[in-house]
Amino acid sequence: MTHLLSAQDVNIYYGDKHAVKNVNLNVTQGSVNALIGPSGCGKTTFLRAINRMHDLTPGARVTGTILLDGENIYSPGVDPVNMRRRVGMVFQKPNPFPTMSVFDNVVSGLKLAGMRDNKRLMEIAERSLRGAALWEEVKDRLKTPATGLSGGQQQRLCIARALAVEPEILLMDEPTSALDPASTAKIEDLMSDLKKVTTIVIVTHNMHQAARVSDTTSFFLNGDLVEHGQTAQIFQTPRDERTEAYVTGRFG
Ligand SMILES: Nc1ncnc2c1ncn2[C@@H]1O[C@H](COP(=O)(O)OP(=O)(O)OP(=O)(O)O)[C@@H](O)[C@H]1O
Repeated sequence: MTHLLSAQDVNIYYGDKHAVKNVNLNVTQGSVNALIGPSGCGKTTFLRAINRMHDLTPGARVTGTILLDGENIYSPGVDPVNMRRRVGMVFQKPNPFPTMSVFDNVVSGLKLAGMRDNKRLMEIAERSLRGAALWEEVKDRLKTPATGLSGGQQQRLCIARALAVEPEILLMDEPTSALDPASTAKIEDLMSDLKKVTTIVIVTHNMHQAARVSDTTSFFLNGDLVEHGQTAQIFQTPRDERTEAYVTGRFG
């Protein structure tokens, strides 16, 4: 089994606050992995360490090792900008570039990397929009502003934008929490197709969502990774009583 991502003894601090405590976690290539746990337990903090976003947070410090395809992304020799190209990110609120068209949003990363071949850009835009289950809805309005799309469409556009650069891993931080149930269902339906082309780590507050979309689940509490396992095992036969209390809705 190939571990695309391997976190080893990862600790994350904001000043004196120890937000993530000695986490060890392996993620298999082509899987969906849910991070669950009550508010403030460190899910987002851990997720953001996977693309070195804490480099940009004053006072934040990460120790330990995060191997992406065998390479420690925290090695001194690693350029964080190059490394982030391998890691896609989708945030809680859709954040398309507001001044750009639908098409330009999707290909923005490729253009930034210097790709100028319009035929190739169009092929990738179509493939990415199809991958994000948005193509049929926008194929006749590719040149219109992205801000004209609904919230759910904008979020799928952000997924398409992330897919366009073929990330090795896609990080999703509560990607459906700002969306209505129909848009949420569309994104959940997408997950099994997305994992054919990338590997997903998703933070979710919604335990039904975690149970529906993920292969493995990690339960965090107060910065500790309490339990990690196959999603069915975590929800049906949790080993730790704190996991059981959380997944049965006794707290959180
Ligand atoms: N920039 C920051 N500076 C200081 N403390 C922070 C910062 N960001 C997060 N924290 C603290 O770190 C802890 C973990 O926060 P984090 O956002 O990772 O939790 P979470 O599990 O994702 O929560 P939620 O589900 O509410 O998003 C919390 O106690 C939080 O207050």
